[in-house]
Amino acid sequence: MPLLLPDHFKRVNDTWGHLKGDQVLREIATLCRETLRHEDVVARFGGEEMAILLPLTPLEDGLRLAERLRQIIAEHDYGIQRGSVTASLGVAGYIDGDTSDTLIERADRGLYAAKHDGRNRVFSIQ
Ligand SMILES: Nc1nc2c(ncn2[C@@H]2O[C@H](COP(=O)(O)OP(=O)(O)OP(=O)(O)O)[C@@H](O)[C@H]2O)c(=O)[nH]1
Repeated sequence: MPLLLPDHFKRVNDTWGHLKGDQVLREIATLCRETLRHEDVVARFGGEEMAILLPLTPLEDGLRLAERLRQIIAEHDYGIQRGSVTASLGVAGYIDGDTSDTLIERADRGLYAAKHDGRNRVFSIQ
C-alpha cells in the first residue's frame, strides 16, 4: 500500500492558485489510475494525500510501481513550470496481523522518511 503526498504543494497553491492546485491533484489521481490495474484503488486520504491499495501485490512489486508513479508524476506536463510538481511515496506491504491502522502507520513513516530525505522519493519502512 503506497501513500502519496505531493511535494511543496502549498507553494503550488500559492504560486498558481487553489483552482490550479485542485486540477494538479485531479491529474495526479488520473495518472495513478491510468498506471494501475483495474482492481487497484486510488483514494483521497484527507487533504492532498492519496492512498493506493494494491490487492495481492508483494512489497517488491508495490515498490516498483510506486517508483514508476513517482517518475510519471514528475514528468507530466501540468501546464505550469516544469518540475514544480513532484510527489513523495511511502510504501507498506501487508504483514500477518496487520490492521488498516498499522499498515497505514508504516506507509506514513515511509512517507515521512521520503520527505525528510529530500522529497520526490519512494521509501518503505518494514
Ligand atoms: N488546491 C488544493 N490544495 C489543497 C487541497 N487539500 C490540501 N491542500 C493544500 O495543500 C497544502 C499542503 O501544505 P503543507 O502541508 O504545508 O505541505 P507541502 O507544502 O506540500 O510541503 P511538504 O509536504 O513538506 O512537501 C496546504 O496549503 C493545503 O491547503 C485540495 O484539495 N486542493
